Amino acid sequence: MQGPENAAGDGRTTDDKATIAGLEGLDLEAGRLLFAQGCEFVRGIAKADQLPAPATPEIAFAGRSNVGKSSLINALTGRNGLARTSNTPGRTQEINLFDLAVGRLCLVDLPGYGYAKAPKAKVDSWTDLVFDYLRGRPSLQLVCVLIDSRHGFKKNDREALEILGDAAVPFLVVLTKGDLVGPQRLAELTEEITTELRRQRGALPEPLVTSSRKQGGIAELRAVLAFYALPKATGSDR
Ligand SMILES: Nc1nc2c(ncn2[C@@H]2O[C@H](COP(=O)(O)OP(=O)(O)OP(=O)(O)O)[C@@H](O)[C@H]2O)c(=O)[nH]1
Ligand SMILES: [Mg+2]
Repeated sequence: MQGPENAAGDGRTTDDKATIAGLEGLDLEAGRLLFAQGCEFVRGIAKADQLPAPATPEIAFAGRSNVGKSSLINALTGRNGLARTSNTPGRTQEINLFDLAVGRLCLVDLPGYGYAKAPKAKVDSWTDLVFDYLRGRPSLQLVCVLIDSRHGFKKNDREALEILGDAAVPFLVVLTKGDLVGPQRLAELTEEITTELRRQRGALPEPLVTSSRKQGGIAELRAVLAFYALPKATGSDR
């Protein structure tokens, strides 16, 4: 059941489950304007040494295969099919770079780590590619670490978070597919993850609950990403 559209008029409905405690004061309008400037696929990278010289600030989307990374990029940009998605885990096999708002931000769709419907050697090589990227990319500003709301943290999520911690790369935990679970499960998972992360790393924002299918949390995530974008080259939109 969908509720009426919310007061912000951003297409979300009042029964969306987006919360982002610890990140109050988000500028939703800045996020909307940034993403209204369009997004284009730049290229796919199969090996870390093919990455372009670091220039534009990068925001990466990391997570297990099938967690919804590519779908989230499509929901953020409002372009179904910009990033290729599939029911079959292992769809994204390269590091795909997307130019947002003509050079203001680069969105990075990563292959999934962990389980995928592909030979183990292939999955291992994607995982190495992703972990090398997360460890050593100077232009990387923030990693959205996606966790499936149905499954919670798994071993390789913890491994990825450890790499980010060691490399001092900021991250935001994003729960995906919030439309597939009830509010109680979302509240429990949020509490569980927040407690685990804060025990290890001190003050951190709570996970952001999203649904690419129902647009939950998308306006909030756009606003978070706008914080990292380069200023607009000509004129002003803020
Ligand atoms: N119900 C629901 N399904 C979703 C949502 N986001 C993604 N999916 C579905 O989950 C499946 C995987 O989505 P992808 O975006 O391809 O996942 P991915 O993390 O990019 O997967 P890989 O590229 O294989 O690592 C697809 O069938 C999507 O339609 C969501 O918010 N709600
Ligand atoms: Mg993908």
